[in-house]
Amino acid sequence: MSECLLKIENLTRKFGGLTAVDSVNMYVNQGEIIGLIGANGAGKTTVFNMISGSFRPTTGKIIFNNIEIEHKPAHLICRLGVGRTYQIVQPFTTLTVLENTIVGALLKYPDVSAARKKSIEILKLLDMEERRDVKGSNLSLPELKRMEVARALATEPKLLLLDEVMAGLNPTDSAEFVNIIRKIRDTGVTIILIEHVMKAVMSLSDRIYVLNQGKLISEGTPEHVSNDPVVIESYLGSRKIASETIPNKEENVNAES
Ligand SMILES: Nc1ncnc2c1ncn2[C@@H]1O[C@H](COP(=O)(O)OP(=O)(O)OP(=O)(O)O)[C@@H](O)[C@H]1O
Repeated sequence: MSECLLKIENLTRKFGGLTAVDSVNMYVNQGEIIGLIGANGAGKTTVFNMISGSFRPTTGKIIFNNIEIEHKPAHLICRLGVGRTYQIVQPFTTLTVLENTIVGALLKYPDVSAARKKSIEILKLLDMEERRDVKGSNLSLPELKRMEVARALATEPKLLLLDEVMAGLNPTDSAEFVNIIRKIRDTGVTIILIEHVMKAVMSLSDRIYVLNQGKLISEGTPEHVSNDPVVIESYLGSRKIASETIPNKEENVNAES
């Protein structure tokens, strides 16, 4: 049986009178790809912010690799092995792709030449090596998204949190991203994916958690979740996915939700 890498217990985050995340329980096993879905404002990014240490939970526990991390600072959580991307990509526009990636790697490797070597390896994995000397300001959106993933991977995470990396991409670029995410998992990295591109989530995820107004309303395999009447009513119905077949894991995912 796979080892549990992340366990979230009764996680709650309030902002004033608003409970953005409400008593959420989740677990993620080593090597899994987990989907985290739900309508806008459901609390998904707030969960990521708590796992990565940007926000403290109001109550609840986050246990990563057998260590309680909910009160640890973000840089330490990163060193323990949690990497993340941000919904809004914020590259250093005057630095090249390689230099941007090295900035991520320096969090792990204090030595610049080791950070450079690691960064080149990662750019190869993400099919970005040919673009390594291009400045951030000259990248297309799909390239920016890949560079964002490269920066997160350069910290050598055991767990990678991907926040809407396919948002705004056309179907062909989304399909390529799906393949990249599989390649990353095949290197041994466990992944949690927030995504509104439903065909991609359904095809990639081993299991899915569904949030609605801060609460978990469903969890299980893509088949289970996409047939759950509660999920169809609160989220999937409006995204016209419930009646569609779930693509084969190896199939290209070429349709936006
Ligand atoms: N720093 C903050 N201060 C106050 N309210 C916040 C803060 N961050 C998030 N919220 C609120 O918490 C709720 C959950 O937001 P969150 O960004 O986690 O949702 P989400 O599921 O990621 O949405 P989306 O799909 O639109 O990114 C929203 O009502 C949001 O306005």
